[in-house]
Amino acid sequence: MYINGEWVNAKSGKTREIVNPYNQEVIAMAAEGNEQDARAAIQAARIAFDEGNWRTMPASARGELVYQIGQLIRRDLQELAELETWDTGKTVQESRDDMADIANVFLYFAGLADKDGGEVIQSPIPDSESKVVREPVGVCGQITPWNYPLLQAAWKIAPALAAGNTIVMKPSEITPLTTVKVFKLIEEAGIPKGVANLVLGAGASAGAELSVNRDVDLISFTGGIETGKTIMQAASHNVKKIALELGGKNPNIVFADADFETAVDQALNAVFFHAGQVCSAGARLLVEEGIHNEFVETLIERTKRIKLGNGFDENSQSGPLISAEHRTKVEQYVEIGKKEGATLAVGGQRPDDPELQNGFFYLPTIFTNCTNDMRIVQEEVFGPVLTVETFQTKEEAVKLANDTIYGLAGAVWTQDLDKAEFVAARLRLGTVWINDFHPYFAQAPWGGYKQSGIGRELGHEGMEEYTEVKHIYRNKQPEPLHWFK
Ligand SMILES: NC(=O)c1ccc[n+]([C@@H]2O[C@H](COP(=O)([O-])OP(=O)(O)OC[C@H]3O[C@@H](n4cnc5c(N)ncnc54)[C@H](O)[C@@H]3O)[C@@H](O)[C@H]2O)c1
Ligand SMILES: C[N+](C)(C)CC=O
Repeated sequence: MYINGEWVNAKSGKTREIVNPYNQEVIAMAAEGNEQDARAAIQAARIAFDEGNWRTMPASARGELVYQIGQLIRRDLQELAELETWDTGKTVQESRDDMADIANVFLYFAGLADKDGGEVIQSPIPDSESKVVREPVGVCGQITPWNYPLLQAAWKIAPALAAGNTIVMKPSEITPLTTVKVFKLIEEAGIPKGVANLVLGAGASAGAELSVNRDVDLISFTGGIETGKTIMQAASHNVKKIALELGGKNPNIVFADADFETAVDQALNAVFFHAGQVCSAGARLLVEEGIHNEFVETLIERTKRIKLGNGFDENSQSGPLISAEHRTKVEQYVEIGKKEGATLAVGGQRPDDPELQNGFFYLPTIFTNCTNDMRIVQEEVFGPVLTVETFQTKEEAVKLANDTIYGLAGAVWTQDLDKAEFVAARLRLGTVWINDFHPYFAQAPWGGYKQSGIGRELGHEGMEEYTEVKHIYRNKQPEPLHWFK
């Protein structure tokens, strides 16, 4: 762990085995921090914020340091990508793409650091002057999940630092490797001690301390909806600011006039990329009735050809699930789907390939004949499981798509742009893709409607999350009021 500019073990001396999900081999030992370690990190961040010069230094100088972190990530891109693949099982090409995105996120927020110089507003009071400025919030607790370990961390670290905050980051206890490495780069970049702190350990101890501790001013969390609710409650102790990036059950709407080959190809990618362990996975396919049979038949044929394997094998198209526990959860959902009466069209079991027996693999799975009242349609499986429903009109497509507690992302496929705009305007989602699925980039905000979250990451909105707004009013000719004579 990296606390107050020092690399330290857990105060308890405990460690945790980090396991490669491809073959269950132990690839590293990580410090296993708890509440005590989190408190030490919070104290360091508090002192650095209150007494250090990070928040008061010229914003351009802060931006330069954040820029330097991005450059160091580019320098060490291959090493970081390999670490991410060891830790998550995702293909190394995915990891390389993630690392390139991550470097861009640092460069983007570095560039924003000195762009908001505040705003002079027209005061209605004579002989006065009014301006509105943005200031850093203070000490920020940041908690991230295992599916995109460094990417989700970057979305929090870069804007928080660029805006002048101090941070305590806690990555998922099962995938800490790339975050540890980036804190080495943060040290190398010359970020002052106490400004960026890293605490490792379980959510219920180290993570819970960040959300409950009164010295933390803001908690930013990416993860599951139930954990999000717990954090929201804990944050109420000192009315912390909260930012929540939670799950999704994302609709992928295909109209009959869509380009067939592209829509099939991208429907596969939408749901099975990274074994479906993507918050914005297109796990609910809504197909216009007229093309349903042909679309689903083609999808099933293509699904059977997906090559599972070692993320380091360039022929692998998808890696394993993250853990035995998570695979059991996926298997339970498949059983639920069968009991609910959905038709299991392909997959629905572990692969029988002998080479994959030590990993947490699960075959890409498709359920047809689904209806919106099924749990398999409503709940986030977070694995390679697709449900298929049909619709007849654009109004029905919108109604089905919106009929969920989630509101993260989704797509519409059609060559009729009026129809696409009609649907996009009515989907209650933080991101709508037209004739595409999955793009996200530093310049555009990311976040969810409804129970998919609160607040936004990325874009200038992602920077604003880490600021307080202050109105400064100056009376240029102060004089007595004589109200109280
Ligand atoms: N909206 C997004 O952008 C986005 C991105 C990635 C993942 N996710 C979501 O993340 C989930 C999968 O990730 P996960 O299984 O790691 O989620 P999770 O909620 O189990 O854990 C996420 C993080 O929270 C910590 N945590 C657990 N209990 C805690 C507690 N009581 N207090 C504080 N911290 C606690 C964990 O240690 C981990 O670091 C999915 O639901 C997925 O949709 C959302
Ligand atoms: C936000 N995203 C899509 C990068 C990862 C979600 O799990």
